[in-house]
Amino acid sequence: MTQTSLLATAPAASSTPGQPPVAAADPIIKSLGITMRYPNGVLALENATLDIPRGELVTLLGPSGCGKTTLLKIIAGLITPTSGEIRVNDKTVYGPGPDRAFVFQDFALMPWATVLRNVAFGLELRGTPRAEREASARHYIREVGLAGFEDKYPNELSGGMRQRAGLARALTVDADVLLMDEPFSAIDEQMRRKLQEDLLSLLRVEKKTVIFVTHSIEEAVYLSDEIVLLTRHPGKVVKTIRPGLDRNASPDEIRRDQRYLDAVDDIWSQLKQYLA
Ligand SMILES: Nc1ncnc2c1ncn2[C@@H]1O[C@H](COP(=O)(O)OP(=O)(O)OP(=O)(O)O)[C@@H](O)[C@H]1O
Repeated sequence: MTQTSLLATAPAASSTPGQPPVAAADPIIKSLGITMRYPNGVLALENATLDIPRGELVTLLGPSGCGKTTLLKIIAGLITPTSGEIRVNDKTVYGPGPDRAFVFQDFALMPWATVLRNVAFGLELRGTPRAEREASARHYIREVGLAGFEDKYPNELSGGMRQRAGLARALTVDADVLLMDEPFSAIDEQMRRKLQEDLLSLLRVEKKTVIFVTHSIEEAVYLSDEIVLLTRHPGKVVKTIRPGLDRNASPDEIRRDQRYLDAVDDIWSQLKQYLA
């Protein structure tokens, strides 16, 4: 499978706090000075300011506890920050909205419902008539490679298949932005690579903006147009990196590309300074 042009290829570049940031041409999301202190006193995020370019895949990368999930949930509108503001399409976020769909790490499928019902569930909540929502669900079930499994229950699926069902459910509600919280972390390495390739292929068709959380430097570099590095105690954005990989290359060529290897090394040397 070749990787073609969903994700605009950009020259390798980066920005660091303290230097003038290069503004995204058309940010769909702006995080403006987000600080989050949980009621137990933990300062999970401090002054997180960043732009998410429209139609790109942006990864939040950093060590455990640096606030990646917290930032994703704040963007989703699932939790309210202590201070700061999220703007989506220039509108302030006050809660969840149809413009954003969350893909959970643990798939969050309803065990008592079939794949078809699970995938159609977001539309069911919106009151979409059954025939219409099932037609849409069947379309996305095919797109994610699960055709033939419509009538199965989650416990009849592998972890990779459950994650595909979770992705199909997020696509079915037709949100502009997919928020993916470590979606592949519970899946074995071979299947994980396949899901990564399939996600990029899917995004070439679907043209979504994706914010993707991972611990994996390799996964971040392989998937991303832009990588936002966070460090912890408190969680802070320290740098953004654009790997600038050739998206027309095959997955194997990408992983052997010097720019891929350099970006992995660069990120590792940045992050290891912050590890205890
Ligand atoms: N509901 C909560 N109440 C109190 N503290 C919390 C809560 N959720 C997260 N935290 C704390 O906030 C900090 C950031 O957590 P968060 O889950 O956002 O980090 P993360 O980078 O996503 O971590 P991981 O990679 O391990 O999932 C951590 O110190 C965590 O213990």
